[in-house]
Amino acid sequence: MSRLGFGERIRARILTGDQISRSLRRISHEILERNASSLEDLALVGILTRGVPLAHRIAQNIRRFEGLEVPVGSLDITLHRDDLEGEDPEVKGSDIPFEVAGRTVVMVDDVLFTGRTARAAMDALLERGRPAAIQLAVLVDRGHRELPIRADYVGKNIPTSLDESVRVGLAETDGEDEVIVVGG
Ligand SMILES: O=P(O)(O)OC[C@H]1O[C@H](OP(=O)(O)OP(=O)(O)O)[C@H](O)[C@@H]1O
Ligand SMILES: O=c1cc[nH]c(=O)[nH]1
Repeated sequence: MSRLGFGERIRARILTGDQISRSLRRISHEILERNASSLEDLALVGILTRGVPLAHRIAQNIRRFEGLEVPVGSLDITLHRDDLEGEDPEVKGSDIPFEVAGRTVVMVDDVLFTGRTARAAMDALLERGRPAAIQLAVLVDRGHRELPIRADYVGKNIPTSLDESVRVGLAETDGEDEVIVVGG
């Protein structure tokens, strides 16, 4: 994965492709266990960018484990960000091909950091209806929350310092599965 910025170096390799797959399988089982009494109401929503392929992989696992088709959508949170002042951001658009009202919607993202993206995602979702419940699944929780948000399903907790950044590479978006920590 060649996503290093100028002057950045890899400080740690956190997850290999196999470990990412294993984490996603465990999260998929946990989602099934936790929602066992209402599986027919379950839906997954990936937060752009890398939450979307992760949501599809979880749906694929659930299909394999339970023979259950869980609908998958994608959420563009750009217009709900709380730091947009003066910016003219690129909006890719959400695609939620199911009724949100009454569903248990599991939001999926690659990294949970300050929690501001998850907050914006809830905002974007609630605009579309009143879900029965919203849950959050992330591949990596790196800490440093700025809002009272926690994930229901976590692939790996990675203690980081604020001068570090967690980079998730996925085959679908980056050509390769890998999680690394980079820093100056
Ligand atoms: O908890 P937070 O502090 O909000 O950080 C987490 C978010 O940051 C990254 O997204 P980024 O804004 O880099 O967009 P991208 O996924 O499209 O690269 C990551 O994919 C999470 O969505
Ligand atoms: O380290 C970080 C922080 C936010 N989002 C990421 O993808 N990595």
